[in-house]
Amino acid sequence: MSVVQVNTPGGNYPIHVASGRLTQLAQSIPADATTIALISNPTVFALYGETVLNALQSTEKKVVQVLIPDGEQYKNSQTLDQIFDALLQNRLDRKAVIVALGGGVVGDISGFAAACFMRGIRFVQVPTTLLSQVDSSVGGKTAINHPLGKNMIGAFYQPIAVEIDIDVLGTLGQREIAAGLAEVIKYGMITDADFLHWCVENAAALTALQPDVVQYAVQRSCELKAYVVSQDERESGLRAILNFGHTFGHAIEAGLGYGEWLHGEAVGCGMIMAAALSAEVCGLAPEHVQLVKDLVAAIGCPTQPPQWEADKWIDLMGLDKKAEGGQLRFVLLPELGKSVVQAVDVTTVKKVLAQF
Ligand SMILES: NC(=O)c1ccc[n+]([C@@H]2O[C@H](COP(=O)([O-])OP(=O)(O)OC[C@H]3O[C@@H](n4cnc5c(N)ncnc54)[C@H](O)[C@@H]3O)[C@@H](O)[C@H]2O)c1
Ligand SMILES: O=C(O)C(=O)C[C@@H](O)[C@H](O)[C@H](O)COP(=O)(O)O
Ligand SMILES: [Zn+2]
Repeated sequence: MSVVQVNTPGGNYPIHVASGRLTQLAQSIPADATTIALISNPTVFALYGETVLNALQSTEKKVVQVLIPDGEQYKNSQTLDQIFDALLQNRLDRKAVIVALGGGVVGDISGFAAACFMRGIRFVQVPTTLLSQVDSSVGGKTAINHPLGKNMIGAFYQPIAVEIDIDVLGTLGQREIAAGLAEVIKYGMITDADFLHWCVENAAALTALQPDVVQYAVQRSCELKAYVVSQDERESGLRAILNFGHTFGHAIEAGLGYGEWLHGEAVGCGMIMAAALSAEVCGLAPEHVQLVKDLVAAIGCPTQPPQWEADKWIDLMGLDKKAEGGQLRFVLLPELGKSVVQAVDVTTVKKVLAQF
């Protein structure tokens, strides 16, 4: 097992990464917990619910099951209300603990429910997609979507533990694997050129989920994300680099309708667009723009964005959380493994959009 530590003003907690970790979940339930609310969706619960319920039995605590509908289109206020209804109907109190079993959708909405319920109860992330293991379960960004923009309603709220069982990745579809790999290669592009080149060399093994390669990719991604969020929990500066590819990516998700493309697919394509913008604005070399495009293609994400008028892109991206005073701000790569966040004028953005 590997352990990565996250230390933030909002809480310190371990990320445990291991094969078979689901069976050890009881270790993360505090002794004073009154009840466990196990939040999942029908797809994940059918696969891993029994294992998790068995693992939690040794805590001798009451477990309340809350199943929410599967899909990005349900990461919204109606589903959040459904969770609150279940917590209240079952008389959960402030010492209850939420266990979020699922991908990023379950993790983000459960974390936000934990942040809001009685003004905050403890929660444990049990991520079951590659994307949620390498990214969404770590760092405490919790949220729901608004029809106008991604993750617009949310809170920074840290879990008390992240429990990663890499065995569960075996039941993922190829699209979900590709989506998770998009966030993996993102870390290499923004902070660690050596890791990026390792991803290039191991692209085939990553898409095939070769166990030792996946274990390393998950661990390294968690280390890199833990480092960034430990420096800047609430995105007052450095943390924004984790948003590379997301200004374009979130526009794709909201513009196509949530769930049409997976988040990681949109981010993969968005990173190609952000690399092209980096070439225009801060001199990323053309061969490195090509490397980004080739790697996104190699992991199986789309490389061609929706064919929209430039004004639609600008309108959608105007609701990005990094925008300030009406000015769009992007994460850009001056070189591979290094990133900056800067404002870019609309004319330059439109010039790059025209390349696609
Ligand atoms: N909080 C953050 O820092 C952060 C970071 C990145 C992404 N996100 C959010 O995460 C969400 C995307 O997460 P995702 O890609 O995990 O999507 P998801 O949660 O929708 O999961 C994708 C699909 O995989 C299924 N699934 C989950 N685990 C499975 C398993 N082990 N085997 C088979 N099927 C399984 C799910 O039921 C779903 O159908 C987006 O809402 C995105 O905004 C948040
Ligand atoms: O943790 C972060 O910070 C990130 O930006 C990670 C992203 O991969 C993730 O998609 C995040 O939810 C996006 O944040 P948002 O603030 O742009 O909604
Ligand atoms: Zn993301």
